Amino acid sequence: MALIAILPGDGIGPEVTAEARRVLEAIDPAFGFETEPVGGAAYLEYGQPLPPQALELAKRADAVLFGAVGDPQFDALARPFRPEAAILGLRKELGLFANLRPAKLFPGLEDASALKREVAESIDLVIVRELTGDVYFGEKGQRTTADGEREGYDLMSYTEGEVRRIARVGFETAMTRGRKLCSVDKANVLETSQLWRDVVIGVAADFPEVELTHMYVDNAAMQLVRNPGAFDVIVTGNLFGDILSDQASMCAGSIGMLPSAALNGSGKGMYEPIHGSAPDIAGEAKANPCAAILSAAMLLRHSLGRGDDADRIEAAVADALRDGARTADLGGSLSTGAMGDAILSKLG
Ligand SMILES: NC(=O)c1ccc[n+]([C@@H]2O[C@H](COP(=O)([O-])OP(=O)(O)OC[C@H]3O[C@@H](n4cnc5c(N)ncnc54)[C@H](O)[C@@H]3O)[C@@H](O)[C@H]2O)c1
Ligand SMILES: CC(C)[C@H](C(=O)O)[C@@H](O)C(=O)O
Ligand SMILES: [Mg+2]
Repeated sequence: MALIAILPGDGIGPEVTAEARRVLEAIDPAFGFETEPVGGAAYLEYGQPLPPQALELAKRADAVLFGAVGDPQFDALARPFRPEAAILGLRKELGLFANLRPAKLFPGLEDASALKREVAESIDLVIVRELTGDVYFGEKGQRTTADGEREGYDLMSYTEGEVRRIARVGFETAMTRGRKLCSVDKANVLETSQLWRDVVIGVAADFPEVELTHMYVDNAAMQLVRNPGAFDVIVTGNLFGDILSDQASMCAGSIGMLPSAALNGSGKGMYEPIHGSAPDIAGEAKANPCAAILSAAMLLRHSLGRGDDADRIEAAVADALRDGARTADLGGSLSTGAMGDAILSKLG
């Protein structure tokens, strides 16, 4: 039976992954689970954010459910010891280059969106974010210039191979949906983006049924709130995808609603809400567990070949929301656990 690694992390990570685990247990009591600390929790226990046993578990498991990492108390540590090094290390070590971040508005959440109802209703898109390259993983550091000023630097780069493989995921994702792909870059300024655009155009030849467009990232940020319904699939680099997905979440009602799948093409995947550890509400049972629960649905669909069960979970979330179940971020007062209960009661 499938082994699911649970890496709860920090802050609200353990709170929301607990609800996702309850849902997975309800789907199939035979699932096996193993848990390891990562992030700040692992730093406190083992002196490092991604201890070898956590990485080993992630490699051994059939799929990984990740919570969130990070806390201000660790922000002064050297970068390899910061909690965020856990998630970046897992993505790199597992080769999880393709990050799917679907954003859609569940019926009933129109008033939770930051957008007008008729604009919010239209959002149903997937951001395909490259996850193991870009400025995130380039040479970085701080140095002193000749005239004695401190200078920080992070090298942005993409190889054509890196762009080609994420572009293919973008086109393939578009083929399963509305067959429209918008590649988002900053080719008017960045050479990295010019190469990105050239390579995406080359890959398009293999997908003649997909309508390809290009958009600069600043315009994309504007169009996402002007008319999100115009997008079907967005393919973009690591940094732009990070920013645009948080923005898309507020069009869809809350950052607590958006799940994600990080994939490497082998079936192995790591599944996590797009949100962080939310230190401002951690420990108060206020976190919305929907993003984690919907991430568990993506886990079933993409790593365990159980698309029907994924559909059941997504339908249960939709039913609970339709009935008015709401955590505070959605304008309600349910606790994290009560929201989990509401979803579980709809699983049937
Ligand atoms: N995947 C990850 O592990 C991940 C992602 C993003 C940020 N982080 C880390 O998390 C820490 C906090 O970062 P931040 O404050 O910029 O982003 P955040 O996503 O943690 O929180 C932003 C805001 O959204 C709210 N929020 C987030 N998730 C929520 C949920 N499920 N339900 C209700 N409200 C929710 C928070 O309360 C906060 O007001 C930092 O250390 C950051 O590096 C981790
Ligand atoms: C925690 C951080 C490293 C991470 C990222 O920037 O990728 C997060 O913001 C995310 O969206 O998964
Ligand atoms: Mg982010």
